[in-house]
Amino acid sequence: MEVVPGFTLSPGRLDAKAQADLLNAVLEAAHAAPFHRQVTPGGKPMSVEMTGLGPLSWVTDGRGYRYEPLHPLTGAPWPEMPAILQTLWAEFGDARVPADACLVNRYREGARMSLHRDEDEADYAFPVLSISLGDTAVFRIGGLQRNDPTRSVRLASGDVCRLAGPARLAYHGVDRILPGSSRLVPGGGRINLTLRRARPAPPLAGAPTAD
Ligand SMILES: O=C(O)CCC(=O)C(=O)O
Ligand SMILES: [Fe+2]
Repeated sequence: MEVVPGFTLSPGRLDAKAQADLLNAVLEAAHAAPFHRQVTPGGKPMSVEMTGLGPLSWVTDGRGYRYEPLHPLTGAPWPEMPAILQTLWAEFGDARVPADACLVNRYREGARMSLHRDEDEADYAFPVLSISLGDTAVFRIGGLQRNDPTRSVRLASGDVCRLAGPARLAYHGVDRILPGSSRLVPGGGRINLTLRRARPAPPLAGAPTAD
C-alpha cells in the first residue's frame, strides 16, 4: 500500500517463521559485530544501538556520516547478509544490482530516531528498504523539507517498507516504540534492518566500454 507517494508499506511480508529466522541470524551476527551506540558528528550518542551486515554499513562519529567496510569497534568486516535480505532486495529494491549495505538498528524502550533523510548513498535511484522485527514502531514520514507536514505510520514486526522515487529523500524518523507489542525479540524492543545500495551500480555486463 502506498502511504505517501513513493513510500510503500507491505504489512506482514515476513511470516512468523521468516521473522524468527531473520532475528536469529541478526542476533548470531551481533556476537561478532556487537550493537553499539554511535556518536553524531556533533558529539551526541544516539539512543538507537547499531551494527551492520554485508560489504558496508553506515557509521557516524566525530568525522561525520559515511559507509565503512569494517566494524568501528572490532575492526572486522561486517558479517554476511542472510540470503533472505537479497531476496527482499530483488523483490522490492533492484533485481539487477544487489544491496551492498544493511544497517541494523536496535531500539530498546525509550530509543528514538529523529527526523532525517537517508542521503549518504551514491545513487538515489536505488530505494531504501526497511524491515521491522519485534515491537511496533511509531514511524513518521514527511516531505523533502524538514518542516513539511508529516504522517505517523505504525510499523509492526514482519512489515517491509520502501522509500523510493519522490519519497527517497523524504524526512523520516521513529518517534517511539510500543514496548510489549511483540514477543519476538528476547528482552523486548525492536530491530530494524535497512537495506541499501550505498556504492554506485557496477557497469552493466555487456555494456560498451570506451577504449
Ligand atoms: O527504524 C526505522 O524504522 C527507520 C530507520 C532509519 O530511518 C534509518 O536507519 O535510516
Ligand atoms: Fe532513515
